[in-house]
Amino acid sequence: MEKLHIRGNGPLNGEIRVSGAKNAALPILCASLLTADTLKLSNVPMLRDVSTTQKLLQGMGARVMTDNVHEVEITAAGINNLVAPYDLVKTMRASILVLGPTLARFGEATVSLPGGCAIGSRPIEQHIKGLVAMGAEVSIEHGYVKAQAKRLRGAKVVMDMVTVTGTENLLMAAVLAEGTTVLENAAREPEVTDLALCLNAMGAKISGIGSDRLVIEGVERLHGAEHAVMPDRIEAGTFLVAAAATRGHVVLRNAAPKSMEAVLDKLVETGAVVEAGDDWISLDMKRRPKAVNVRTLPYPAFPTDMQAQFMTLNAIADGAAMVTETIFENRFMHVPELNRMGANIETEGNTAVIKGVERLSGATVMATDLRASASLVIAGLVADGETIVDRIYHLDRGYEHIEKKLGAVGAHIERIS
Ligand SMILES: CC(=O)N[C@H]1[C@@H](OP(=O)(O)OP(=O)(O)OC[C@H]2O[C@@H](n3ccc(=O)[nH]c3=O)[C@H](O)[C@@H]2O)O[C@H](CO)[C@@H](O)[C@@H]1O
Ligand SMILES: C=C(OP(=O)(O)O)C(=O)O
Repeated sequence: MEKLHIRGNGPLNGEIRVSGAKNAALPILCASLLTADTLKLSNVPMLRDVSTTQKLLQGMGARVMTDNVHEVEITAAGINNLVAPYDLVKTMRASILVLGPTLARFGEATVSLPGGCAIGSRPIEQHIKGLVAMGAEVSIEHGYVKAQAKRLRGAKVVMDMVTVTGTENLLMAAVLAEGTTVLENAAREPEVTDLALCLNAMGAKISGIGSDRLVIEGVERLHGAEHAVMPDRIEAGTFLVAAAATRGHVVLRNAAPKSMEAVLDKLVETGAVVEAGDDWISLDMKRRPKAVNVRTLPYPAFPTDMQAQFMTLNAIADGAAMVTETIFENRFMHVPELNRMGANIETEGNTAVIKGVERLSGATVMATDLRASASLVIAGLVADGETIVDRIYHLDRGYEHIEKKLGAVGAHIERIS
């Protein structure tokens, strides 16, 4: 099994190109199921979750062409299987995103229930509630959710909580429904916006994009389109935290600073000098970071997917801070591992109290989810001695060649077997 070997060594310096966003690419790849024409995508990150989605679409009969340099063309003309099997769904919860588009175009879809994962129980009752409101018959059988509807009807759906993939599934269902759908309390995450823009380029009629009230006028059919996936704000944030923790100076290219204001503001609070243009961000950290309180909430507030990375930053910061996780009930799996590296973190319910220490010490660590793994990589960059991060298949789900990108700005990091 592959691992990352890291030797803590001084500041990161240089430029990094940010990849396309995993959480935008996955729903957009699934949106290809809504038309028999070709969807041409660029800036697609080459990640394990992207190849899993491609496998899922191919298994349903779609033709997927990829040049492995971030361009992918999908043609869902020959769909002959409306089932998303357990084997694939268990490796990637986002597989649930085929439910809405498959049902909308083919009148039927069967998707393995994703179940929980390391960070929480992650139910999907809001996805189902919305589809039922649009006239679908939904049953749960043998671990699969099975939905049927000759043609979905527009409906008003008020979501009980902000759910990102729930909003995306219902958006993709509604674009081919008969009549108008209104999604209230919709997620405003930039990745939802990117999906909506791609759907409109395919001929959908969605308004209210970027707000928590999406209005979708259903159309008979969608057509092919070209779309560039937005830059990954979580990958970008991870590199900025790594630069701040090592007291370095990095410039990110192909970034989307407008989508990450809460994170940039927090970095400024730590004492970093942050500058940004339309598609670049620079961060210069000349001092020991100051501890900052963090509370995760839906967009535009601070994202849960950056919580673990900021925990590491606080672990070596000047002062004490509180980190509160309000989105997922079990997203502190990195804490015991950071403490093994010498951090001083105590948790009580959904709050962690972190007292900054002068230094961490390298150790063999492992994480059970993606961003927890990223937080351990950052810890390894600032720790004395050697750190080995085990189980990096989690990292490979969401970071494209993280060791190459960090290596290029001066980190001593390599992939070993
Ligand atoms: C592929 C993708 O885009 N993943 C992102 C997406 O996950 P995902 O879309 O799965 O997360 P949600 O926004 O749905 O989850 C938010 C909260 O709502 C709960 N919930 C959700 C749906 C539902 O029907 N019932 C319910 O109770 C969840 O358990 C969680 O506590 O948004 C999360 C929150 O920003 C991010 O951390 C993930 O990186
Ligand atoms: C939680 C994440 O992803 P997923 O929803 O795919 O598990 C993440 O990207 O941090």
